[in-house]
Amino acid sequence: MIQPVHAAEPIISAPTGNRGEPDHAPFWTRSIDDLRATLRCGDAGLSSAEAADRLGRYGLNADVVGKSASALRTILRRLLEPLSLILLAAALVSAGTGDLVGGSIIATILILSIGLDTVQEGHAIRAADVLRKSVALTAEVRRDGTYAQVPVGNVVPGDMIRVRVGDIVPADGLVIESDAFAANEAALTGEPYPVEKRPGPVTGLSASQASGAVFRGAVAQTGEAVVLVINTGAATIFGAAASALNQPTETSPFQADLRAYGLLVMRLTMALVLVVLATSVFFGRPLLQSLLFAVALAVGLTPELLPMITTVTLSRGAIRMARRKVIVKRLVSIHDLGAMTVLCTDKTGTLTSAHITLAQSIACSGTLDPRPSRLAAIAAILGGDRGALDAALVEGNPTATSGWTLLGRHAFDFNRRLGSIVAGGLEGDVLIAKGAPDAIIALCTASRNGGANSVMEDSGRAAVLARVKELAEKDGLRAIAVASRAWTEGRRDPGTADETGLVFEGLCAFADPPKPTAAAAVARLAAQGIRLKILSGDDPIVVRRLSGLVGLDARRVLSGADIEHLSDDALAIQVRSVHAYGRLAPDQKSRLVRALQAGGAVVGYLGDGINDAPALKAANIGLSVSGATGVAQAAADMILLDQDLAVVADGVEEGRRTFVNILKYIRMGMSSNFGNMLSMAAASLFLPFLPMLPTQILLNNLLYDISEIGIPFDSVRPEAIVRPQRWDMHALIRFAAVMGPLSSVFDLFTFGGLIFLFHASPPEFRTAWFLESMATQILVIFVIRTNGRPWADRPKPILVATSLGALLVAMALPFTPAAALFGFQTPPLAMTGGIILLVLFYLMFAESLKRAATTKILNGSRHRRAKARRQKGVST
Ligand SMILES: Nc1ncnc2c1ncn2[C@@H]1O[C@H](COP(=O)(O)OP(=O)(O)OP(=O)(O)O)[C@@H](O)[C@H]1O
Ligand SMILES: [Mg+2]
Repeated sequence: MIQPVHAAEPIISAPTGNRGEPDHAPFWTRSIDDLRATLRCGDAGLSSAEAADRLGRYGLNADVVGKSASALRTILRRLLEPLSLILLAAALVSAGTGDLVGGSIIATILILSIGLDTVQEGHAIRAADVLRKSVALTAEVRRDGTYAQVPVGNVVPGDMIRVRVGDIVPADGLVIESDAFAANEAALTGEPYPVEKRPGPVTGLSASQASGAVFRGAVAQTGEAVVLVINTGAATIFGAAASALNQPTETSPFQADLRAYGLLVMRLTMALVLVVLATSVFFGRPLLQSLLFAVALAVGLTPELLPMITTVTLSRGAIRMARRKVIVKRLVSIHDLGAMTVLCTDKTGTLTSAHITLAQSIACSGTLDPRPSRLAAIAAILGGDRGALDAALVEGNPTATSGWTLLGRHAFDFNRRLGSIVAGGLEGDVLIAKGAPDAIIALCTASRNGGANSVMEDSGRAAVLARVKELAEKDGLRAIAVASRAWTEGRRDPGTADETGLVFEGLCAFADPPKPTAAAAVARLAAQGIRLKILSGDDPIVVRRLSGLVGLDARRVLSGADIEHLSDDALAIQVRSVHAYGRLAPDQKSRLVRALQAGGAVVGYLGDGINDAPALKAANIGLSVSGATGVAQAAADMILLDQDLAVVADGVEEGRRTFVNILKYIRMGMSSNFGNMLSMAAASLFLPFLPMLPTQILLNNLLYDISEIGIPFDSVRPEAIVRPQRWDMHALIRFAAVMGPLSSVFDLFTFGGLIFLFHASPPEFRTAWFLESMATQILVIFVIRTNGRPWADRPKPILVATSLGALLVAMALPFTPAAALFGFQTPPLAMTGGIILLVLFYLMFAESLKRAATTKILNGSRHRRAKARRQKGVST
């Protein structure tokens, strides 16, 4: 048994461990046998029982997450947020000055907002977390003698793992076997090029010299390796910090927008409070009372439920999206999905069914001949390629490799668009290369004609490419080319320099028909206001044909070579009107994404390959599929359980729905609530008495908060989600500029009526205004929540319950014995009647004005801003 080691302590020392143990050299300087002995593991990997035991001892192979914060700690953390601190201070000031009722109301608000956050968020986030875990990456681990897929978190020291192209290395370990294996450690060392890794001890102490070791978070770029796991989790060298396994943590535009909104409100609040205070001092009013009044106003203006509303809405969105087979890894990306205006997608598996079949094997002469596909299958099987084309080759030639053995290989990569192997067999030692026809043909100097070879001229090359074109256009088949040459070099491992002087063998043509559902899904996305673009590595001719079949405008198809010499500005113009791209290298995919973003688009990218990872990172919303390569899944914000565009369309609807509900809360805050507080401040300047007591303002605010708790659960009209939803601060302010004053106008009517008509005493005045303000603030949700007619668009019962419940309490209070506690005085019947009338008029006006205010939000402002941008010639 190994001595129990604390999980955070490297099991085998690395120099970064800094634990001052001179006898412990970094693991990569030690021999395999030595490490095997230390870790007590044999050639066959660990047994399941032993692995489970080690998992208990060393902990999960994951980043150190602060122990799942205890409820108490969560509450404490929330209490220390600025918003809570303001409330806390206000409560203390109130209580300290003898206003116990006010103090306890503030305390209740505080408890409510923190309690709601903790309970609701905790619940929703946990549910969303469970979903996220369901798409956790797996590693290929040897347990009980055979390789099996095991969640990355369960990898333990002593495990033997296999790492292949596109995988993210799950732990630090020593390379035992390697096959053209190169890892990209850019995320860890900053070294941008893949580094070759092969077994053998090294003397260098620095990790960058460790050619015999792989590190957690690196990406397998080519080939394959078997690795003995030495350290896991926090004990790995680069630990949590630089791991590509990490969730992306940058703030999304949406979060930035929310923050900007918070800041705006805070500034307004500060200004208002200062003005009220200054005027009070100027008029020589009692300072303490003025201070409390100002504090109450500040509390009233604070959108204290915003964090709860957004998290709960987003988490609920994530849960609903899971029902539609979209797993959300990063919650805020839900909003970005709703805002998406352009979706870029890879071709295979999304628009076409992932199951590709070998249709034809064609010799150089143009006749059908099994040889090219047999050679390609040998290269695929011995080369260990795992692509969809390879699977089709193997399926068509199951026994191709009999009599052949692998000598070496130069793995496929998406920049060369070809790969080769050296194999020994019936024809002696041969190099076999397969790849994109244009890439292969450029390397061929001869072609096979029956048994003999003839020289390949440019005309011969053109003929081959013409055949590829014909296959694509006439039969809808995509082709790869196969070439070979005798291998006379004494070495075993071929490199790029060896891939020359090849003999062209022929073409393999594959059927990759569009999915039956693709055209409908493309049409649905278009109806949702989302432009679709195909970004493929495949032949532009194939891309064009497919685009036509799924109903995408493909009059122009640009290739990687076309966009290569375009400047960024020129490209940004091209991407507006060109929707299909072929022969793109991985970096060109991400360049196109950035060009679209430069034109103001919110870009989603859907892809599954290692060649899609840069674009997935660059996009605003990265979408991948379950079963995609590790890097693609790690770079994505969401994982689709079904690789189908229809699932994306579903997700988009959910994203928009989520945003609409958040917008409801914000619109409420910016119009009715804000209008009320504003008239309150104004009234305090002109009235000889306080228009409402601080306690009453706080009570008003508390009940208002309660009325809005149902918002995240509310339904959304289908019409509200037909267009991309984007945060538009200017439009929001314009909405507030219409709706806020409207509410203030009615407040003025209330003032006038109360003072000149009813000659109300101060307590009567406050009571009546409390009633008016509560009723208008709460009921207007039924107007604002929809752009349609309130009666035609029913709210969810839970929203009706919270809002009408809060309203009922507010209305009943002044008529109960508790009235005195809050300084209320039961208003006379006529006054109550007047208030009811005013409220009804207010709601009618709000209903008739909201369209003007909201249409601007949806159309006017964006067009105007877009126009302004065009005129200024700037791009955002
Ligand atoms: N396993 C392979 N063997 C040989 N050639 C390949 C292989 N995989 C890809 N290629 C060549 O490289 C090109 C680009 O690869 P691929 O089509 O998979 O890119 P992609 O951008 O992922 O395309 P798609 O949009 O179809 O998913 C292919 O068209 C083909 O010519
Ligand atoms: Mg692909």
